Amino acid sequence: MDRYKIIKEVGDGTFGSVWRAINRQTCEVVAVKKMKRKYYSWEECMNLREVKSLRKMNHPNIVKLKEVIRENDILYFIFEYMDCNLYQLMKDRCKLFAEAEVRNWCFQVFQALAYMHQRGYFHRDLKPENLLVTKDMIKIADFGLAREVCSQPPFTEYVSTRWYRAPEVLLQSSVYDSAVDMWAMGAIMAELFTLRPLFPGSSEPDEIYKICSVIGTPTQNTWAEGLHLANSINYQFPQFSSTHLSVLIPSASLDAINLITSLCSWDPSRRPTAAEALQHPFFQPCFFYVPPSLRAKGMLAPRTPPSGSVKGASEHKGVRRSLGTLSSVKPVAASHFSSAKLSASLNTGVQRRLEMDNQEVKNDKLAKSGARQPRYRPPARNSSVASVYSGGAATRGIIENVSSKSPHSNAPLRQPQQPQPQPQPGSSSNMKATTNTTMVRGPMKAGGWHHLPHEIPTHLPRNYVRKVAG
Ligand SMILES: Nc1ncnc2c1ncn2[C@@H]1O[C@H](COP(=O)(O)OP(=O)(O)OP(=O)(O)O)[C@@H](O)[C@H]1O
Repeated sequence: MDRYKIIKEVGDGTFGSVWRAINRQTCEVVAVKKMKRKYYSWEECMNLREVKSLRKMNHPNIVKLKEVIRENDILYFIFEYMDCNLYQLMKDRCKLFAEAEVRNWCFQVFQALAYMHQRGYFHRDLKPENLLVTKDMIKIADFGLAREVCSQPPFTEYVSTRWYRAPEVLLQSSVYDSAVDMWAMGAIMAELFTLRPLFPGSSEPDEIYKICSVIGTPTQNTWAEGLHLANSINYQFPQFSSTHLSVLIPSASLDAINLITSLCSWDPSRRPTAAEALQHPFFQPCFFYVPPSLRAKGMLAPRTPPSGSVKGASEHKGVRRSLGTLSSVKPVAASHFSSAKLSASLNTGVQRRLEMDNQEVKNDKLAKSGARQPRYRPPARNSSVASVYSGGAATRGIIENVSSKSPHSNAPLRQPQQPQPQPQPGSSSNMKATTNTTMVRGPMKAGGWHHLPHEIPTHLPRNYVRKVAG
């Protein structure tokens, strides 16, 4: 490690701390990820998912692993350096991002996902903290949980940060696939528009509760397999009708709303693949975009570039739209945009696993009656943003507990009781998501449903930390 001069810490994750450093020989700025646990052999290191998956990936929107160093049983990953992550960009913002900026980022991430899914990998822990940004470029990082699509289910270990966790994972399906990344992208895309998480559950049951309160309770029509999964663990969904996402994301265009709606489909098989998402009309301005590196000298800039630069982008001035007009627009099903335009080269070829494991899970019954619940409203990431939405109660921020539990809590999914949303403006600016690595997903323990209280405290510390795992 003598070749690297460590400058400063830029991140502290579950598995490692990340440092900005300079290669003394080449003067190149790099990110050094120092793993927290010790590694006593090279074989052990080479078996790490992060190494195995990243070594196979070479894409402009996937952060490059340059080198792996083991010294004194400590493992270091040397990555290309990126300026910041998406969460850092969002947390201190007062103004919303321009839609072109959101489009540009999402287009790049979907390209990386299409590449990766096509090669048989899915990430499983997409969240704003794992999307790294330098100027206009965005790259997927942290492949610690990446898994080969063809690896054999059941997948039993912990997967993904709660707020971005797909419902099939929450309901303990042991067979899931790249569609979990698409769900996460729907939640991230929505958050890029509003600067607040779409489904900020304070526990696993609360996560499902939040999802139901936004996209409505699943039915035989929308996700028969989900009802089956819920049944097999004695879970009863709270009863909600769906809200048109334009109500919750008033600054987004109808194309954006339509794409987010498809991505956040209960049924994994109804979510578009990454290749299909790239063909969505939301990305139409990107179809004509020629990356600067490919532009011939003297060539005119594309008429509709995907975005301005991160710093110089124009902002949305008027973020509210007429809800009357928007709510009358029906979302178009994913299949309506996906089929015709798919190019063979973009097709991921990822097989969706529709057959679900009917493993018997012996739980105590939990089912409380599914009476209509008060609709959940997502919290603001910071108070100044909440004020942007101050025109209507339906979009005003509500801060809710996200820190009362340890991120390493092993609390199982259980029936949520009615939450008591408490307006707490201005207390969410120090949030940081972490990933729980200790939780082992497996059959429910008897009694696990009833006995843990559903905690929604009415008073929150001002500087609470965004702990969303577990
Ligand atoms: N290549 C990089 N360049 C700059 N910063 C980085 C880089 N890689 C990671 N970081 C920063 O460090 C943080 C933690 O990194 P990473 O997610 O890889 O660690 P982890 O231990 O796997 O975290 P997690 O708890 O999310 O699993 C990131 O959110 C990011 O802010």
